[in-house]
Amino acid sequence: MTATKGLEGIVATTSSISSIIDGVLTYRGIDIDDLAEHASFEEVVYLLWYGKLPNKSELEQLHRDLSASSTVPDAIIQQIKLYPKNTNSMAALRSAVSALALYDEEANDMSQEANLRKAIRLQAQLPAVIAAFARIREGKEPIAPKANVSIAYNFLYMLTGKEPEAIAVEALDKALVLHADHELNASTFAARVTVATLSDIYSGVTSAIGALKGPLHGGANEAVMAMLEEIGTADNVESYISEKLANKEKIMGFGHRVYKNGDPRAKHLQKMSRELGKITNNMNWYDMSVKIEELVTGQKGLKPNVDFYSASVYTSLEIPRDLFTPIFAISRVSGWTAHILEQYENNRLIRPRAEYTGPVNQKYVPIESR
Ligand SMILES: CC(=O)SCCNC(=O)CCNC(=O)[C@H](O)C(C)(C)COP(=O)(O)OP(=O)(O)OC[C@H]1O[C@@H](n2cnc3c(N)ncnc32)[C@H](O)[C@@H]1OP(=O)(O)O
Ligand SMILES: O=C([O-])CC(=O)C(=O)O
Repeated sequence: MTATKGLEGIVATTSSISSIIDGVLTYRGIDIDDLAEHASFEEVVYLLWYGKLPNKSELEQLHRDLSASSTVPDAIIQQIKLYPKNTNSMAALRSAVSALALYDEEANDMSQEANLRKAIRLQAQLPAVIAAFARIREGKEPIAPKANVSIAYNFLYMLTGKEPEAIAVEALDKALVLHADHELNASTFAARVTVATLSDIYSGVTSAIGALKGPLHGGANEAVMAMLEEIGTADNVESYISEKLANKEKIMGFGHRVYKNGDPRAKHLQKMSRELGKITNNMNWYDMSVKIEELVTGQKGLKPNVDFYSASVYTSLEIPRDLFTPIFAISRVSGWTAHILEQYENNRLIRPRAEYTGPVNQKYVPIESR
């Protein structure tokens, strides 16, 4: 038995949800470029869950179902009020999502219908939980979700209490489309491992949030913004990046386990970053990002991943840095739940082996003799 470090190249399951073939990402066979250009996030959610694009009435029904499910139980709001104000936002999300199960009467109902209803509730409530957390820590009251608006609109509305600008809603909606699913990434794998024990959907999503939090995965978008802030202006980019690379330090937002010739989602976020920079009259983050890309790609051959330009996009939308990874979760919960449903449909316990590298032929030594 020989281990493959990080399971690189190991095909661990079959899935019909999303594919990465020759560097092209598809959701249910539709190219991400096509979806980024034309689809709303809700259409993508439907596509991931049901395997086809919704017709008009199916989409309207999904909007109604999401609206009807988006109010977070008051017990959760009361719990969030008890969280330390400076707690990590992903830790808060992970805790609140775990607690949501306590107030869902169907939490342990394993029927497919109940699981779909729970997927809708999770998709509808994650944005409300994050917005509530962001407001409560500032001493403000949470804002109830609006009916008949998109998830992107509602999130910005619940966060700020103001009607969001159309351009901000459009940008966030596109970012949600781009982050919705990604084959067997670490958080989706974590979700699938958890539910393959026949544990419940909340346990699967809680595991996934824990995995997404790390800076080698979803947490990279926040780390990218921390780096941009540390660098400050485009003039400082060259010395900063050269020093990091010389010290063999990682540049956040670059590299990918699967894509070696570039992440197809990055160009859409780059375009958005440029457009939002122009609209907000602040090209600093975009200009710095482009310069970083030139250097990192030039010197290391590494290309930006989905997390790199999303940092400047969210900053242009005036979203606090530590909500970037929770926003990733707002989107990816659609993919996690699609994968959980797929896992249940054709389940087998996920239990690989480990190559043992410890000592052999050891004997128990009584405690007095140690
Ligand atoms: C949504 C997402 O999860 S996208 C990924 C988000 N994560 C990041 O942006 C964090 C920065 N990137 C990385 O850490 C990595 O590229 C990962 C985790 C994404 C992929 O990791 P792996 O497939 O394990 O690649 P690995 O870390 O082995 O890198 C291979 C080589 O490229 C280097 N490398 C990889 N990424 C980077 C980077 N961002 N900056 C500098 N060097 C890098 C490694 O140091 C390694 O060099 P070596 O062969 O000289 O030791
Ligand atoms: O697939 C991965 O390893 C990470 C990634 O890009 C994602 O989850 O979107």
